[in-house]
Amino acid sequence: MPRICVYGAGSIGCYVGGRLAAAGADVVLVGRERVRATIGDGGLRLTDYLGADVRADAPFVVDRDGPGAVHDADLVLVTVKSAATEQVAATLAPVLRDDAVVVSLQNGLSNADVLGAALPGRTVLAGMVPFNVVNLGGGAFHQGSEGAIEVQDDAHLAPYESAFAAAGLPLKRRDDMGAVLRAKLLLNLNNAINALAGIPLKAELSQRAYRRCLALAQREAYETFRAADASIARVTPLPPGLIPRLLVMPDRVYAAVAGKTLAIDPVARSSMWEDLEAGRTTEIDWINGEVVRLAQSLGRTAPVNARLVALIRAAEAGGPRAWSGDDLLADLRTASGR
Ligand SMILES: NC(=O)C1=CN([C@@H]2O[C@H](COP(=O)(O)OP(=O)(O)OC[C@H]3O[C@@H](n4cnc5c(N)ncnc54)[C@H](OP(=O)(O)O)[C@@H]3O)[C@@H](O)[C@H]2O)C=CC1
Ligand SMILES: CC(C)(CO)C(=O)C(=O)O
Repeated sequence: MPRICVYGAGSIGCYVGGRLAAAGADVVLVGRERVRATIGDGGLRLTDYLGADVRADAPFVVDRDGPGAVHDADLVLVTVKSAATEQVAATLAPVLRDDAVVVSLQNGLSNADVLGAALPGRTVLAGMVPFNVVNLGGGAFHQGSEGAIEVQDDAHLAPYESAFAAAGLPLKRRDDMGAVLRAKLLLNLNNAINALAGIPLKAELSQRAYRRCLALAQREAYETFRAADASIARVTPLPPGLIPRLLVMPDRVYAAVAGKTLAIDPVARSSMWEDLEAGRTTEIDWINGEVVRLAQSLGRTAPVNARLVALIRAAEAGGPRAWSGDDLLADLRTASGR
């Protein structure tokens, strides 16, 4: 049976690794002592918005012993936040087998490239996790929204597909992962807004003022990608260019459409909210920051996303984290000059 190593076991890593282990896969989790301590002896409990409730008991290796766990891995799933990717790549390089397959299950546009550059000769694939996972504490991780994991199409995935399918996480192969990651980045522009709102995703997205903030950020990013001739895949029922039009609709129209197209439960929150809550630096540079840098490289500006970067930086330093929708919208409109 192939051995799967999850490197950076937090919300996504414990959930995906735990679901694989619960379905009988040979999984080892590598992560922080703090995470291992919260799991304790009780093992993992994985639940989802459809009512799944499974338990798993995968070995958890703390990071200082991580390289040893990688040595005999056939597949490594990288699930650290983007800031840690370079360091993880450097850790993997001397210990990873030549025939091992590495899949980045991270947000942002650059993580698989960073891993690939540090791991020459290895198969390194970009992945995209569309659903939300919240760490409920005590080893419990909850998938609060829908979607299938998408991965760069590659024959080396074949030996692992049955394990993911058995775990209830079938892989969707794509031959346009750059465009998929850009589409996911458009959705992740909400991470900053959700983190600044300080409320669950469902509650935030049910308020038009927050959705208008997201529409401003998405339109700006969409235009920036278009100006760069960078395609954007369709990863949601609605094409990416139409999402801002839905977002600005009155609450009851949005609720009626979103209710049919996006299953999301009341506890789901963005990973950026989790970072602020835990006092960690966020992935803002890898999400809204990507838009700002791309715009600059084209001689353009992206003032809404630049402002969201600044507000998250301020929140990381202890600044406001309970913005009302109206206040945030007014602030972003001022920044955009519109
Ligand atoms: N949570 C979600 O709902 C979703 C998240 N994603 C993406 O998935 C990725 C993972 O997110 P998420 O699971 O939320 O992140 P978490 O912060 O919950 O988990 C990552 C874990 O990796 C640990 N870590 C960092 N560096 C190392 C290292 N060198 N060795 C071992 N462990 C390390 C972190 O510790 P420490 O905190 O000390 O750095 C943390 O415990 C991100 O790119 C995120 O954007 C995508 C879709 C949804
Ligand atoms: C699932 C989604 C879009 C929102 O929670 C996410 O990717 C994140 O939280 O980072």
